[in-house]
Amino acid sequence: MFISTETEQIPLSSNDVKEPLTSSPVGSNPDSFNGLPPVPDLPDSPPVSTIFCDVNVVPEQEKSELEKSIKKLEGEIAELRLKQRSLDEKRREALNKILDIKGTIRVFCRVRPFLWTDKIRDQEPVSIGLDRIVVRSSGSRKEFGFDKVFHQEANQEDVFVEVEPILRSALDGHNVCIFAYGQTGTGKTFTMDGTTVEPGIVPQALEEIFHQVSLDNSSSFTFSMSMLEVYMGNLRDLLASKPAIRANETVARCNLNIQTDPKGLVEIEGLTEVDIPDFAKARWWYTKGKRFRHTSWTNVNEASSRSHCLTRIIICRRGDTREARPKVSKLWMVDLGGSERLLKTGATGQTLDEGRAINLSLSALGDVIAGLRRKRGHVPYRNSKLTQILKDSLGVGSKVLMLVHISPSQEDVAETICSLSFAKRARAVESSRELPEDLKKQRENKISELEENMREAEEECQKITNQVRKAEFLLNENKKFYSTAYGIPDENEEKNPETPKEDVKDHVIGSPRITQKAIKQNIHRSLPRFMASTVASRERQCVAEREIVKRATSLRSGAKSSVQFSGAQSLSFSDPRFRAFLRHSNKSSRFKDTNAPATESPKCSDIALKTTSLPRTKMVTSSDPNMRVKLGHHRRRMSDFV
Ligand SMILES: Nc1ncnc2c1ncn2[C@@H]1O[C@H](COP(=O)(O)OP(=O)(O)OP(=O)(O)O)[C@@H](O)[C@H]1O
Repeated sequence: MFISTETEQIPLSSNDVKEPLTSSPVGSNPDSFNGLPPVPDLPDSPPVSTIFCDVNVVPEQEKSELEKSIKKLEGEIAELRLKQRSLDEKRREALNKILDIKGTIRVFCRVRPFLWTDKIRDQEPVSIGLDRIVVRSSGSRKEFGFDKVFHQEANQEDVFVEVEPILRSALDGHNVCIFAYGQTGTGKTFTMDGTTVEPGIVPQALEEIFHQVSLDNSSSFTFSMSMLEVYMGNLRDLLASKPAIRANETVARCNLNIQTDPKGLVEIEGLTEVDIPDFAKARWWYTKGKRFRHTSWTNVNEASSRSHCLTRIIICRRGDTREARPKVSKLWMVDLGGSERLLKTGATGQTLDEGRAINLSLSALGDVIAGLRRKRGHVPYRNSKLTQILKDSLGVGSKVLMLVHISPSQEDVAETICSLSFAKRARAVESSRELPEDLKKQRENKISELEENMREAEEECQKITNQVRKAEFLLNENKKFYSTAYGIPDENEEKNPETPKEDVKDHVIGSPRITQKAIKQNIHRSLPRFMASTVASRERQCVAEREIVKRATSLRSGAKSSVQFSGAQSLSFSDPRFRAFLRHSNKSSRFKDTNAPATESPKCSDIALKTTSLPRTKMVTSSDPNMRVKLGHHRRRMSDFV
């Protein structure tokens, strides 16, 4: 088949015509997309346009068809995005309702396994149920209810799974506060921070938020991070470029001011806030901040935290370009200092003072929680720095998760009862917690229904996300095609020259060959006639290329380090054109050799031997180290023939 141009006829194969440039409608491709599961069509989703490169249409018609298709794709993307937003809204609403029904202050309990330091390990005073703990002590039996209890064998994953929904809530725009509370040495730091092998809630949460936002292309997020320590009633910035290390420095240099604006939003004056664009950066800052936390040895824990350590992530979500202001929420993750009986820890001097300060602020936290429980009247936030900082993340509209830690040991039973009583008070903030059985059943049914709604919305949203990605890819390709073919600059290309598309190209059915050819044709058509190549000029070009090949092949056999061409043409080792040629010709000779009859191989061996037997100085004339690597590589490949 032939396509007519003004000057000549260009042969096209039958494959070259009427082949779609783009894929079939988005969503109908059964292959996986970008490593994601297959994307079935939504029943009501509009098909995304396809563009055909029809050689019979005159260029003007082709251009207007292409323009129409681009417009159509843009419209379809806008429509898909609208759907995506409404589904995301549905999911958020469902999650929020679930958390409200479950209680805005949720309390979990984690029982630490026995450690080698525990003196008595056989008399377990603590019996563990799914959501209950029974403690027996001096003939009495006390029962405590929780939203969830983690037994001694529970691992960090088990805990994190239960924390995840509240993290989603933070991404949805709610202030969230996650506390680890408990006696010294019961595993608060282990739960919040963990180890390299078993990361705790904070590192896992940092990873999870970046994972979640990578799945959500309906909103854009930015995150910033701060870390501070409430030490002896003062605030210490853990991410400051030069954090104060000694206690006296702390008082002098690190007593940051807490400000509350008329709307009740809390800000800490002068606190370092770093941008965290990705998980790697977030983890780097977190590791940095942790290093400056105060710890010291006590009778109970050899690396006891002597302060409350607070990690704050500020989440800025911009869901829709129409939204004037982004939604800002705070995620606090707090490793509280250990509640302790000062006599038991053997603390003296400064360690004793630290213990007293911790106990005072924990008791202030208890009072705030009790104030919230009353629902009316005064809530004493001002009694400690800890509660002042957390004021806007503990009250109405925010979600709180408290993880109470206890020891399984008989010798800690008194502290265990204290910690569990504290948790019971916190849990009772939700007055409707202890419900009659039938109401409980109703509540559970409602939660299951909402969870189902949430899952459905999430699945639909994911499908649409995939469709949007595909449509955007197609749109991008069409725009590029348009700009190349008609010489109109592509806005996207200019704004973002490195638009990533590798990951999706396998899923586009259109043939790249037709694209290239069509582009060539269009470029050819768009050139003024006197600039178009003629049969004679193309032949001259072929002769020149053959000459380059001949000369370079003789060079490869070791004769010269640079090749002189006629006129001004000269290729040396440092010339990228020549390096590219070497790579190409090397590849093709290698390919030829493997398929050639056995008699031809000695010839290749000769070349290789000659080349490798040359002195090294002659082999690499370039001073560029990259060049050396490439030529070394080249040599190795040639020696493969030996
Ligand atoms: N669930 C657990 N699994 C394994 N080891 C644990 C667990 N919980 C705590 N530990 C170990 O117990 C010891 C004390 O834990 P950790 O330092 O986390 O206690 P803490 O409550 O933070 O103490 P403090 O209040 O004094 O800082 C550590 O050696 C820790 O590795």
